[in-house]
Amino acid sequence: MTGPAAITLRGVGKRYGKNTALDGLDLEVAEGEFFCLLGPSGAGKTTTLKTIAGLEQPQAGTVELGGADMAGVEPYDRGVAMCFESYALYPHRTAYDNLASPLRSPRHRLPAHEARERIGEIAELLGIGALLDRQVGRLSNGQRQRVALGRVLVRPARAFLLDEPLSHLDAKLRQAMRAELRAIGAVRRTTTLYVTHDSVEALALGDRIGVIRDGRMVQTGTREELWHRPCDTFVARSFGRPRINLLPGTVTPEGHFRSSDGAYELPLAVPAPPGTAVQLGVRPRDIGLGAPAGTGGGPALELTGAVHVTELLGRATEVTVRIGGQRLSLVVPRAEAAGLSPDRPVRLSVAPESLLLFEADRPARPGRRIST
Ligand SMILES: Nc1ncnc2c1ncn2[C@@H]1O[C@H](COP(=O)(O)OP(=O)(O)OP(=O)(O)O)[C@@H](O)[C@H]1O
Repeated sequence: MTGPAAITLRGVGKRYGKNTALDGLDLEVAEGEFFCLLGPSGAGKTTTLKTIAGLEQPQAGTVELGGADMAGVEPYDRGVAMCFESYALYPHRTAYDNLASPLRSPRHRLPAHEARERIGEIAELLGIGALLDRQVGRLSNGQRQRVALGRVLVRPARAFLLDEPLSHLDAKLRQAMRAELRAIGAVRRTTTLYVTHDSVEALALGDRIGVIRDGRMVQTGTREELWHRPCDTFVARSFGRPRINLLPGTVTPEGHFRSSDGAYELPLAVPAPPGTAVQLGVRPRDIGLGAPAGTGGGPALELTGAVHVTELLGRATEVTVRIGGQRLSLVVPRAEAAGLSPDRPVRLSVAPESLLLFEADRPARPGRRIST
């Protein structure tokens, strides 16, 4: 039998004056899980962490830690460790002192040699082992951010709440740190709720990911679930660069997909009544250039269009193709795109199983997925 979830939020509502930060948020993080909360700026990510930590009181709903209701429980007694984006460090003390300070509190006091060992492991993995004798005020922003993160991770906690802890690092270091972070023993053993607006980071780190928008949880799942079965176009657009193509169209009397400008029709079985406004979702890397390559699945669908522009993306090339009045983006190996110039006619192929169908977007509601 499994025990209670480490973190459970049910219907949590939090308003600041007229501003709604959380609007009936539900969230469940299992014991030991590394859960990434992904959402755009203002979605309510930081408010979620603060509410769990007890730094904000929700006006509605419940917060449970390990199955116990946290209403009225002081932050200090909740046993969670939170890393803020604005890190409060002691600038005149050394990095080591800053890392050691949480271990001096009566609750977390450790014998000196154990404290040294714990700090050593974490500092090494965060790449700040050589900076321990330096004054924090003299470190770069990125180095300081890693000290702040280390300070959270050194003390034993029932859960770590991390708010964009790698945001001040340059791209290369951020990528390296992602791999290291999950290797830290304390992180492996401790439930971690990690906030980010970077979908690449969420995909790389999360055992599961929750996508939050306007203070509500839109979808939670593994990276595969969110990638292959996004519940709506908002989630579909949240993952993958270049973004998923969403081609507007309608359902024909035969139940097929016809582009909104009538330029092409695809013989798909669209699970919606004729005349319904829909969107066809296809990721740029799922589209091939030229005739179908004859891969396992069903027969590939073909489209013809004209090259609009090409753009180099390292070893691959993004090709934007015009089909009637629509634009479609695909990513192909650089060699395949050599010699493609604007206006050149091209054939495209796509495997039907990689297509997603959504309802049309409405002003305040992204279209829901209708394909299974
Ligand atoms: N103390 C506050 N007073 C007033 N409004 C607030 C306060 N804190 C947050 N908000 C508002 O609540 C909403 C959610 O904010 P929150 O900081 O949780 O979002 P976020 O997803 O963490 O965004 P970001 O990535 O920009 O930090 C925003 O509209 C924000 O302006």
